[in-house]
Amino acid sequence: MSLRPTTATAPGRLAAAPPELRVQDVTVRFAGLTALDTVSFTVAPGSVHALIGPNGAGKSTCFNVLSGLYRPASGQVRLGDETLTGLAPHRIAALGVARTFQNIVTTEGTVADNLMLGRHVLSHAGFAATALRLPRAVREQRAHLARAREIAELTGLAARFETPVALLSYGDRKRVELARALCLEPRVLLLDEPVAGMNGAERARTAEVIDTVRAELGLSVLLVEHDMGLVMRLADEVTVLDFGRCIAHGTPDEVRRHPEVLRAYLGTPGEDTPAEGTTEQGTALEEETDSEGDPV
Ligand SMILES: Nc1ncnc2c1ncn2[C@@H]1O[C@H](COP(=O)(O)OP(=O)(O)OP(=O)(O)O)[C@@H](O)[C@H]1O
Repeated sequence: MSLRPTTATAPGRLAAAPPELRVQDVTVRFAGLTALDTVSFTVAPGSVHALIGPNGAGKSTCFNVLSGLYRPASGQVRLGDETLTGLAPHRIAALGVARTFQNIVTTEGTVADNLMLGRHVLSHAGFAATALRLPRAVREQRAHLARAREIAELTGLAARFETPVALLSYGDRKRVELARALCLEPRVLLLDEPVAGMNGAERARTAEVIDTVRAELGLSVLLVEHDMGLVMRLADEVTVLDFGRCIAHGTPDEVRRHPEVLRAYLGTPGEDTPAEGTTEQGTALEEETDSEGDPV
């Protein structure tokens, strides 16, 4: 069964291949600090692209530009033929770019309530029609609820659909955020540290869910994550930022061996650094493993 949205299950957006997301020479300054310095990269349609870098490298700033919270001093963000720079966050969301945040921002209520919040952007029935329970509005609400349930299944939350979010485990609450973002039927999903604070089992489960979501829904994913195990497992391509500059692009294997990347993470020149990116004290570029030694 295809879980891609149809007009029946996802009023408001037709299934289509996601367009390319292009970040072109984006610069952001805060007072005297250049948080992003002519940053460019492209998220290929349907790919998982990771944006990594040490603390303060500019990853969240980049997400804030992409989702419309920050306006860059110069440069452009384009989604296919559309220019996103300068648009308000809700316009960017309506064009198909949804995001999650580092910190959980679920509201009170059940999983279903939270997911239905994500469907509001796609609602056509007005407030009055919904309040008066006009047949058209009721039909639309039913279709949205059915789609929210499908997305709960896809994200491993089906058994918790009617459960108050406050009663969920930390890992499940983080996945409610992901599911709510998916309820916007995005073409590009921006995930800001989706496994931060999770234990090994929760991280492995979330990695599986991201993999499934990408495959089933055919969307592009831009991932900011410090967990290199997750990045190495999921990403097709990686862009590395350091002090607001792009220092490397490539496959996960290419960037983990890149001398500039090793220097940024380890603070040592590439030549002196062991080829696998390891030191006696370990590195942020090592993959984390579960109790059986498998990458999570
Ligand atoms: N609103 C702001 N005002 C001033 N400086 C800011 C603001 N937001 C971020 N910065 C600065 O911009 C730089 C990039 O920060 P950013 O949060 O984007 O980095 P990051 O790579 O996401 O870091 P982390 O991995 O710690 O989340 C940092 O030096 C940060 O202190």
